[in-house]
Amino acid sequence: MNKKSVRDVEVKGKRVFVRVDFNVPVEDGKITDDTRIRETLPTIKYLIENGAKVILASHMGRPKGEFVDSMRLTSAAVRLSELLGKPVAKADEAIGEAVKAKIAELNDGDVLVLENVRFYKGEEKNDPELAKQFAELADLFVNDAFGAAHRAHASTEGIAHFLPAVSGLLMEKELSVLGKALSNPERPFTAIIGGSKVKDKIDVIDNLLNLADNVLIGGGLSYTFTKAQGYEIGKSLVDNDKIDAALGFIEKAKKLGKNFVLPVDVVVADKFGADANTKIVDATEIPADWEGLDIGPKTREIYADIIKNSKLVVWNGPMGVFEIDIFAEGTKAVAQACATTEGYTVIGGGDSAAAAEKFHLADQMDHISTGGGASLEFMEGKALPGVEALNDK
Ligand SMILES: Nc1ncnc2c1ncn2[C@@H]1O[C@H](COP(=O)(O)OP(=O)(O)O)[C@@H](O)[C@H]1O
Ligand SMILES: O=C(OP(=O)(O)O)[C@H](O)COP(=O)(O)O
Repeated sequence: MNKKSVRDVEVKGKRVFVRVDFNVPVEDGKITDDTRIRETLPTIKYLIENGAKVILASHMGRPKGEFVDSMRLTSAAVRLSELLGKPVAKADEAIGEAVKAKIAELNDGDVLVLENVRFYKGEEKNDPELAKQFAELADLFVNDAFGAAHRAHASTEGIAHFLPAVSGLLMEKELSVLGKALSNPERPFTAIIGGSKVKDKIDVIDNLLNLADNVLIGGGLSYTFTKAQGYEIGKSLVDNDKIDAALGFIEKAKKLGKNFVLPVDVVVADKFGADANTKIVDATEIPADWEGLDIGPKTREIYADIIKNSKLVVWNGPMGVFEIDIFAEGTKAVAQACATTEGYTVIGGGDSAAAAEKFHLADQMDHISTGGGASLEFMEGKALPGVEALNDK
């Protein structure tokens, strides 16, 4: 990476504003998955050990510029303190005199968590006034929030214009793994795209067709392609605005000589739910009143074979509604193939990571990205504003 990292600058005795992504799932005040907090520990520990005063800033949820109690970062600060095995101070705001006073009390190696930066209207607008107020708190800006790097907000982008700005170790690792995978991929390189966000994922398919040898399509995404080819898809998920784009990708793959693979069979259900009646049909023979909710057994076998023979696998989006057991087999088969292939496996997207966890296969993947939207935009070839704003080496 051509951007400076926290290792390239002096941090001793400095007040360091570290943007992290502590946007973790919370239910009844309890964090249900602390992966994003654990993944920032290398940066935080590095700063503590090197005598910095560590000021952590993050968003949580989408509070739209209001103070919302359920979106405070208190539980994240408590969890961080447990993980670090040392006290972590917590401010109830993210700017202003009370926060400055708390920072003035910090000794070298101390840690303070600021309040949710999205409680301020200027955050998502990237208001320079708010960015300046964040910058006044510190001597150095470290961006370790890969999960929010695709957002040009005051605490991810704006602040970098007012302070020396470098990447954290998680940011560096994410960019290096994804960058290496995509810029000089080991081949055969297989990309698997599934899930339900057809609009969000169409552009990534376009770029992956340029990069990968095999592109496998699954999940809710696949029916737009099936419909584009003129087949009945019943009540399956479809994005009618993307039919032309879908046809275009099938053509593009042919022109480039890429192996673009759509499901050959699907699990269809007479309704959406755990108590639905299901059957397996050819992908071109979905009955009018039924909906496709998983890839079928023939498709699972084809996909698993391709994955097992790949040197690099990038997977984003489940193959079916894996949250419901009767529609989980396709996602499980892909997760198992990713876990056992000798190739290097990279997983992006919250739901694919959750699926890998559900099947107890997460530790067998080589890299699980902390960014869903961010890893997609990176794979689309887009610049990430939170990275662009950092100082060059
Ligand atoms: N055939 C399908 N029909 C409807 N929803 C689906 C289908 N296959 C997968 N899904 C849903 O897609 C969701 C995940 O999609 P998405 O957000 O695009 O993935 P990710 O978070 O991994 O990027 C899951 O909740 C899953 O239930
Ligand atoms: O959870 C996040 O996005 P992701 O679900 O796409 O990984 C990030 O914290 C960014 O949050 P946002 O999509 O509200 O800007």
